[in-house]
Amino acid sequence: MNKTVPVQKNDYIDVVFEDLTHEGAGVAKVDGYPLFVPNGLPGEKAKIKVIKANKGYGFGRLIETYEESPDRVEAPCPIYKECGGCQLQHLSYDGQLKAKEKQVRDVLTRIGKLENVKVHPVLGMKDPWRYRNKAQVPVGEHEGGLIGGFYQQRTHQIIDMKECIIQQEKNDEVVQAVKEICSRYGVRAYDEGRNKGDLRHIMARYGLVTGEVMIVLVTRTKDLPNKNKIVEEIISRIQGVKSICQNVNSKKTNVIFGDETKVLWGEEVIYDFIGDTKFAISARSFYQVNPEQTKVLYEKALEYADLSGEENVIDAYCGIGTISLFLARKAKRVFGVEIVPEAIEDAKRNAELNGITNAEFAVGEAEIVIPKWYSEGNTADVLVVDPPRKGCDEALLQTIIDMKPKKVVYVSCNPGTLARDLRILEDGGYQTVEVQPVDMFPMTMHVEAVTKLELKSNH
Ligand SMILES: C[S@@+](CC[C@H](N)C(=O)[O-])C[C@H]1O[C@@H](n2cnc3c(N)ncnc32)[C@H](O)[C@@H]1O
Repeated sequence: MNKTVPVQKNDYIDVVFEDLTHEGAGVAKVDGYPLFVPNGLPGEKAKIKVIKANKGYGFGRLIETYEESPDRVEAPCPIYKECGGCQLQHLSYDGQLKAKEKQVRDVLTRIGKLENVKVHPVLGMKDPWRYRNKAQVPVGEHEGGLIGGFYQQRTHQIIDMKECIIQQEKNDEVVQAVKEICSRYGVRAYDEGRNKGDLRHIMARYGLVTGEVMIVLVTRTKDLPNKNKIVEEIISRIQGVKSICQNVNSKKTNVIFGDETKVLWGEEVIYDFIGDTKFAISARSFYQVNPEQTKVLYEKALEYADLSGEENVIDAYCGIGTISLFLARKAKRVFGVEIVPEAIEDAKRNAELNGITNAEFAVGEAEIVIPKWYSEGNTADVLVVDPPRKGCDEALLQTIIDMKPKKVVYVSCNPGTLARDLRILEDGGYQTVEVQPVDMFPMTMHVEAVTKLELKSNH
C-alpha cells in the first residue's frame, strides 16, 4: 500500500462522516485522508467501498449506514438519484440551512482568512419547493418521439422528466406540452454526435406575480418544421403565454443559447414584479430564479447600502437593473453596468416602466467600464457588485480600492470567490462587517450571500 494513501481501491471500510463537500457529498477522513462519498451526511457512521484513491483524496460509495443522522429524510423526488439537479433532498430543510451557513463560515476562514466575521443564519423559505421560475431542458429522442428532462449524472444521456418538484408547476406544464406538440409536428431532436436535428433545448420562464409565460425554442438552425402550426397550438393550449421566441445555436457546445434570438409570436419580453417594482425580462437576460427569495435578497442589499438619498451608487453586474432600481428609490443617482446588451435594454425599459429617472445604464465589462468612469473623475459613495460565479475581476477590485466608496455591498452566488475577493478588499482598506446568506436554491448546495463592507477610517 502507498505510504501516503491509507486506503486502496475496492477496500471496504467503516467511517464517520464529518462534513459535506460543496457538491453535497459526505466527507470522511482516514488518518487525515479525505474520502468523498455521495449521500453520506455529517455524523453518520457507515460502511463504504473505496472506488478511487487519488494521491490527496479519494471517492467512495455508501454501502451501509449503521447510524443515521437525525437530519436524514426521504428524498421526495422519484428521480433524485439519477438527475443530480438537487443534491440535498435527503437532508432536512433545517439541516440544509445549517450546512449552508457552515459552508459560508468555513470558506471565509479558509480562503478569505477572515476570522470573527458576523455570519447570520441563512434566511430560508417557508415552503422550499416549486420555487424555480425558469426551466431549461435538453431535448432528445426515444422510440420516435421527443423526450426532454435532464442529463443523467456524468453522461450525455437525456432522461425524460414529467415533473420537477423544485419548478413552478406552470413550467412543467409548458415543457410537457411543447415536447408533445413539437413531436407531433415532426420536429427532430438535436443530435450532438452527428450535428443534425432541430430542437436542442426548451426554455420556459414564468412570471410568478403576473402569470406570464415565455417559451424559447433553441434550435440548431433557423429552420424549424411546421413552425407556424407549432406556435398556433402552443398559444391555444397553454394559458398565459405572452412570448414565443426561437434562439439559434449552431455551435457544438454545451452553452445553451446562441447569439441570435427572434420573436416567433407575441412580445419580446414578459413582465414580473419583485415587491412593487415591475420588470421586463427578455429571453437572454439574467433574472433570479427564485422570485420570492429575490425580494429578501434585494431588501438585504438595500439595508446594507444604508442610503440617505444623497449618494451616487454604482451597481456592477446589474443584469436587467433589478438591484439598481431597488436602490434608485433611495439614492441620488444609480449607474448600472452589465455585459449583455439585451439586459441593458431591459434595464432602461424597467427604469421607465417604474417612473425611475435617476438610474443610468451602460453596456460593457464592469472591469473596463468602471475603471474608465473612475479615470474620468466619476466616483461612487456606495458600490454594489453581484458578479457571476467566478467573482469580480481583479481590475474591478483594484478600482474599488482606488475609488474608495464608503460602502461596498457584495452579492455573491459562490462563497469561494466571495471569500477570495473579500480578502483583496480587506487588504485594500475595507472591513467585512457582516454576511447574510439567503437561500435562493433550496435542495441544492448553492448558496447566495449578501456582504456589507465599510471603508476603514484610516484609508
Ligand atoms: C448574478 S447575475 C446578477 C444580475 C442582477 N444583479 C440580478 O440580481 O438580477 C450577474 C450578471 O453579470 C453579468 N456579467 C457577467 N460578466 C460580466 C462582466 N464582466 N461585466 C459586467 N457584467 C457581467 C451577467 O450577464 C449577469 O447579468
